[in-house]
Amino acid sequence: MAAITRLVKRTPYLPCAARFLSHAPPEKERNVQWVFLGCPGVGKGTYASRLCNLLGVPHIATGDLVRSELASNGPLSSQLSEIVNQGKLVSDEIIMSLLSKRLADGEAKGESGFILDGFPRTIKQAEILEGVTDIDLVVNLKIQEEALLAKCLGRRICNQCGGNFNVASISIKGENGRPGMVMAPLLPPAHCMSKLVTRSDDTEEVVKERLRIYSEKSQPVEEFYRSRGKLLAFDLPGGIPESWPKLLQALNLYDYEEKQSVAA
Ligand SMILES: Nc1ncnc2c1ncn2[C@@H]1O[C@H](COP(=O)(O)OP(=O)(O)O)[C@@H](O)[C@H]1O
Repeated sequence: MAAITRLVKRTPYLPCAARFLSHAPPEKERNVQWVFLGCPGVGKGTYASRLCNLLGVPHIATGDLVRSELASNGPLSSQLSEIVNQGKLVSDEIIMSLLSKRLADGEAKGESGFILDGFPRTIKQAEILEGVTDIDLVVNLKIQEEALLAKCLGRRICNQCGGNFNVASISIKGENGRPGMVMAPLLPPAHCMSKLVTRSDDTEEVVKERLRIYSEKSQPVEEFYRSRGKLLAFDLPGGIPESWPKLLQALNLYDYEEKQSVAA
């Protein structure tokens, strides 16, 4: 934990959401320091990684850090595998140490700014983060609850290129004033088809436990940031084609994306 404190205090992380949100001129060069919150399956990884490409900042997903530690067969592997496969949270100490190491590696490579995905997930983690660096904005993604389980169960990863896909086809009827929602599957290209794998924690039983733990441990983190005026709640209206332009609008980044694609 001391490592992240030292590290983040030393790191000159750069421009902030305020610049994009208010179009205020940059005071000094500083990249965004954003957090993505949301239930398992909501699409944090998808939208965080798209925004990272757009803004030129690293996408740091603590779930990926945990999975790569697991795959390394290092000293923590068997302990982590048991926790993750039960849908429980890894201890704050282990997560802080994995995150601290990831930030230090990025710093050594000259990275600046970040979008954190899957962190913080407890009030303790949020307090530590708040104590060591200034988070500009916390995006809280929401979709209709009924879609979450299906989205998790439909997730597939290509074990060769690492691409993330989803085979679920979701259609929720609108009723009692609630809008309907349609989400088409996000299918892989033909060459990935035979290499698709499912995460070991994306089984029905484990996803249900992760959703339960989210509402117990992580939902309070939403309030933590809401009370600090940092929370931007965003209801995903459907799949990527419907949601991405609206998310850019909500972040005041719509023109920014157009300028980037013209410049490319
Ligand atoms: N910030 C965190 N604190 C504790 N455990 C975490 C954290 N981030 C990831 N994990 C562990 O890694 C698992 C996978 O995380 P992630 O890929 O973010 O899944 P999800 O789809 O549930 O959002 C979690 O169920 C948990 O065991």
